[in-house]
Amino acid sequence: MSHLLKPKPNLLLIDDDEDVLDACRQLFNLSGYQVRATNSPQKALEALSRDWDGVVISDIYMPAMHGLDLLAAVHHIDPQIPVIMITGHADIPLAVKAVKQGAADFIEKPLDPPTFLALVKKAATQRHQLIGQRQNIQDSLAGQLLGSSAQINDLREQLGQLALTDRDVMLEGPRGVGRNTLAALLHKLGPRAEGPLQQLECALVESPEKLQQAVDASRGGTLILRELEHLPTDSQRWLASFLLDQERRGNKEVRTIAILESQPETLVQEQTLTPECFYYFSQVRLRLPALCERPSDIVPLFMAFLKESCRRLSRKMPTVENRYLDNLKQHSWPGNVRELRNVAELYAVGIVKLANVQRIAAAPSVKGPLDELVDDYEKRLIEDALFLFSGRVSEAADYLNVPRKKLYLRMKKYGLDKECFKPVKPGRG
Ligand SMILES: Nc1ncnc2c1ncn2[C@@H]1O[C@H](COP(=O)(O)OP(=O)(O)OP(=O)(O)O)[C@@H](O)[C@H]1O
Repeated sequence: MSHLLKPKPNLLLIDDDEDVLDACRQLFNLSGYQVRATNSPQKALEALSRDWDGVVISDIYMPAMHGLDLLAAVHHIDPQIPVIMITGHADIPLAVKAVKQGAADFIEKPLDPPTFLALVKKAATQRHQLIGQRQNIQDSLAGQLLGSSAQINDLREQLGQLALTDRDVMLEGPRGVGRNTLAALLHKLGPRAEGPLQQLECALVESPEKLQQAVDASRGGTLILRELEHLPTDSQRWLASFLLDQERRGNKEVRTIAILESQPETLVQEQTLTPECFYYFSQVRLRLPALCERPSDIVPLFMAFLKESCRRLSRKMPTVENRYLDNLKQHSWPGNVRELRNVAELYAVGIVKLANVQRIAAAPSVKGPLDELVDDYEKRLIEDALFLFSGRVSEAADYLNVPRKKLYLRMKKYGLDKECFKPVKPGRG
């Protein structure tokens, strides 16, 4: 039954010779293809798109457009659309050139139907698989990298292309913005998904030997280098030379994704990132913008996290007033998406953060002496900050704009232990 529903593979035939077009049209129609034949390369190009699931077959010599130019134009739309060139015997060197420039194959006139059919079938199958893979990747990205801002849409597009490759990537963005999430997605959706995924906290690496151990443990998979700028200089040099060597040998054992907190150019100027690592990783760069740079993501992300928390905690989805959503949009989100996720999680259990005006207004009456109320309020603010930054005292101190030492003293006063705020993260190495 299912074969009846299967769409016919598409073929786009381009030739200025009507007899060749007719013969090919007949051959492929009979073999179950959906054929579109034209003598106009321009019209043919208009029919193509990145999602087009089919094979282009083109004459190499046409008065309206040279076959090599057509090939370049098709690959401008999508470098992975298969193009098969039809060529005369005298044009073989040209056809070989076309293959070097990315044509899927070529076939010589007079056309031998079985050979021709086999060539086209192979290219059509590969294209169909690729389109399916791309669709799966886009579906996974849409479900796991949430957000509908132009920046996140662009990022999903770039990730969709990168996930199919094995390229090393430099990922830049502030903490809590989703850098690890994105790096892990690149691994999970890519060709190394079956291999190991290792994360290395670069600040904890004291020697190249320790780095080497992490590289060894990642062979066949991916190594995420968290905050590469904290890797000591000798280890950065070792890394750059290992990666270059791997590239030269053309035998990639480890894919690396380097995460940086600030702009790489600035880090080079500050001499925390070596030029060797900078140039190597500059080949593929991605930037995850801070949440405040993409305010249109705040509400959809909050609602998605709230829904997820309610489902996980088996709670009824609470109503959220527009006034509260406006508050969220006005907040600067120094802890980025992690902070937003924590706020949504608290909301799911009835604790409403970032609504101070309403919270004070809703307080029934002032109960204790002022000092106790102030202490109580201070304790709550410190708890919030520790919660937002998952128990990281230095970041909580920055957020509250107090010296770290002062925060420690206050935590002691209120009996707060940073360990209680650290989430259990599965899979972190
Ligand atoms: N676009 C997104 N869609 C869904 N969840 C997201 C998104 N961005 C971030 N998150 C969630 O936000 C939290 C923080 O993300 P993540 O750990 O990837 O941040 P990070 O930039 O690596 O920060 P850090 O280095 O401090 O861990 C995670 O719970 C993650 O699932």
